[in-house]
Amino acid sequence: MADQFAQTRREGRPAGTPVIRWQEPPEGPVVVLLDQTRLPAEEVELVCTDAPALVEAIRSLAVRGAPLLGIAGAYGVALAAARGFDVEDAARALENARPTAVNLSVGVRRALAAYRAALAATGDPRRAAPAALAAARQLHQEDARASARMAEHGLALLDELLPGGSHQILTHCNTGSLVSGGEGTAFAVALAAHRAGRLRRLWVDETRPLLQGARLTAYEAARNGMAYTLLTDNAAGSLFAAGEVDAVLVGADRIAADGSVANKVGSYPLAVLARYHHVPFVVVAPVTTVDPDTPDGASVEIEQRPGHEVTELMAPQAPVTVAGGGLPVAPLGTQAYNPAFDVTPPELVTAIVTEDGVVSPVTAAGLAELCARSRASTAGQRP
Ligand SMILES: CSC[C@@H](O)[C@@H](O)C(=O)COP(=O)(O)O
Repeated sequence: MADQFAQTRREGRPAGTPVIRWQEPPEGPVVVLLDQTRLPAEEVELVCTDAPALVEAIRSLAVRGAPLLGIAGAYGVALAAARGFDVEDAARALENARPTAVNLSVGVRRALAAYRAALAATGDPRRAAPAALAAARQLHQEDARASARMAEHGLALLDELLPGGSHQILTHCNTGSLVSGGEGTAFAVALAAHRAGRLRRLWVDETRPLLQGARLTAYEAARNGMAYTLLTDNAAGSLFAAGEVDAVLVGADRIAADGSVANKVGSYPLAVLARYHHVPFVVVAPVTTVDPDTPDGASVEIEQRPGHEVTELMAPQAPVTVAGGGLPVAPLGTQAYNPAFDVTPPELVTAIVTEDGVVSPVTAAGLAELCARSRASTAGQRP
């Protein structure tokens, strides 16, 4: 399926270019996205001309991270509509591209609902297509605003939890501007702390096996002039033991109604370490990541990724090519356990920071109240 999308190479992508955008060249509308699988080595953009191309980009993690998956899903529906494809089919395929991040289905459903409503009103698919695009654009803008608000609330919370001075913050996976219309979720809070002179060091977990921390968070930290240090995931324990971690900040792919947090695999062990060492473990996510229809952590579907992501090192120029095209680091035929996410129970989460406020302690009632408040404040703001 990979050959269904054209790739455009761009040297020195200018700062500020959105990681995902809609373009309308004479050949027809396209969704252009930064290929995150190639970072930090090169900045290559993918030009998607149909929804299957976006589905493939989502599966391959060219586009990834919960908020961005929602935005990509919405643009995918808009693309199918604008190009006259079967919008319902496209929406189904996009929604099922990855199972864990609830934002993907939120984004797809927002654009689809707008399209359906316009179709019902006009009876004409061509005239309904702009409604899907408007919904995608609105979601994109809302995410940028949410990101700024999360950074504000998160920084205020850090001030409460860690009064005075500057601090060492540990983060996992990638949660910055690469996953957002704005500056991200957990990373946006760390960035706000950096700008306020409150960040002594960002500890960046490499995030095995696909190295979102090493490849992407380190890239973002360097670009923002932050003091950061990369560590292997299994070095985190000794770092806590040495008293070198003041707080942990992570994002989320789905927050169940009881406050259980599904996030990049390796988050749960950090929460256990944080509790043992009396360090706050803070989750930063937009309200759209809270899924009232998922009652608890056990109900979250955890994506299982192919074993070759563990048995091989990802290296595009690797001399030995095997199943995944990487450098083998295990005997051929080795079975691998490769869940993309794990679940942290609410009792290990110090606080959940959203654009509409902070829930702490994390309880089902507290989350439900925040979601209700959030719904009330956005009611009437959307077309
Ligand atoms: C704001 S991003 C929050 C999560 O989506 C992020 O921490 C994460 O786990 C991303 O996983 P990925 O598999 O790279 O899509």
